[in-house]
Amino acid sequence: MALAYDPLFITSEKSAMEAPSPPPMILTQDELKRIAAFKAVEFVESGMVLGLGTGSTAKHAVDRIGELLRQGKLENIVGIPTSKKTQEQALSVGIPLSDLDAHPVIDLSIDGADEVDPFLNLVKGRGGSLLREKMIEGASKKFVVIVDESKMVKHIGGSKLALPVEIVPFCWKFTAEKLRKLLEGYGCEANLRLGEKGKPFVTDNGNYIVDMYLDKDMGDLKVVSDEILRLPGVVEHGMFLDMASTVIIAGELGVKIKNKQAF
Ligand SMILES: O=C(CO)[C@H](O)[C@H](O)COP(=O)(O)O
Repeated sequence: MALAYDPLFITSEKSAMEAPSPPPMILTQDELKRIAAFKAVEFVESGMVLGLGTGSTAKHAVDRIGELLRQGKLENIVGIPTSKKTQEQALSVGIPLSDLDAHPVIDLSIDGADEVDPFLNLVKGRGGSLLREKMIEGASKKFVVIVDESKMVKHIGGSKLALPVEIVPFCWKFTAEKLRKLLEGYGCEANLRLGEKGKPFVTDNGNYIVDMYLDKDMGDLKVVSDEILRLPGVVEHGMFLDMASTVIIAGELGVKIKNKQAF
């Protein structure tokens, strides 16, 4: 749907120009996601190797990159998709693809997130693609995160929404119980994620996901991250600490851009 609202409008620039206020307009969450995605694609330059994220926000960025390629406004882009779903979408919009073996250093990755804290730490993986996302985004010189304002939180992981952990299917109950015990001090429940017909959800890497529901913030995230990763059976978790270079946040009042600083 066409937006009457300028998707590339930044709040602070607006006041400097003293532009007349647009009439109040309620944007849907999907429109806000699209606004953030379009803004992020402004960082893309011809010749770049791009990490292509997964999810309903990243999908808008992939569509936009495909559109700019078709219009000849971008050239020589190579995309590295973070999931099979994004791979299919990117091919369908004409983005040439490759992988991390061929391109171990990526110029720019653009992806959504489930939660973002004031230090730009993220929770990702409620869409199930956290492992490939972490590999690809961790290999990126710049990682731009795109969210609508509902994703901004004070503390990641303590919001009663899930912190996803990818585990091997072998004796998954054993690993899920170890995770629950490890995090029980934070009011933790550990639930195996289910997919179609009540069967376990299987990631692109053939693994399962345990969703950890916490009701307290985890304090030192680095310590908890290391403890989770040390458990045998755990492949990766959805905390992306100190990885985002920039977060683009679309809200009713415009777009905010937060850059990583030395905190
Ligand atoms: O981490 C992810 C997938 O693994 C997504 O980026 C995250 O879940 C946000 O999704 P959406 O843009 O649909 O809100």
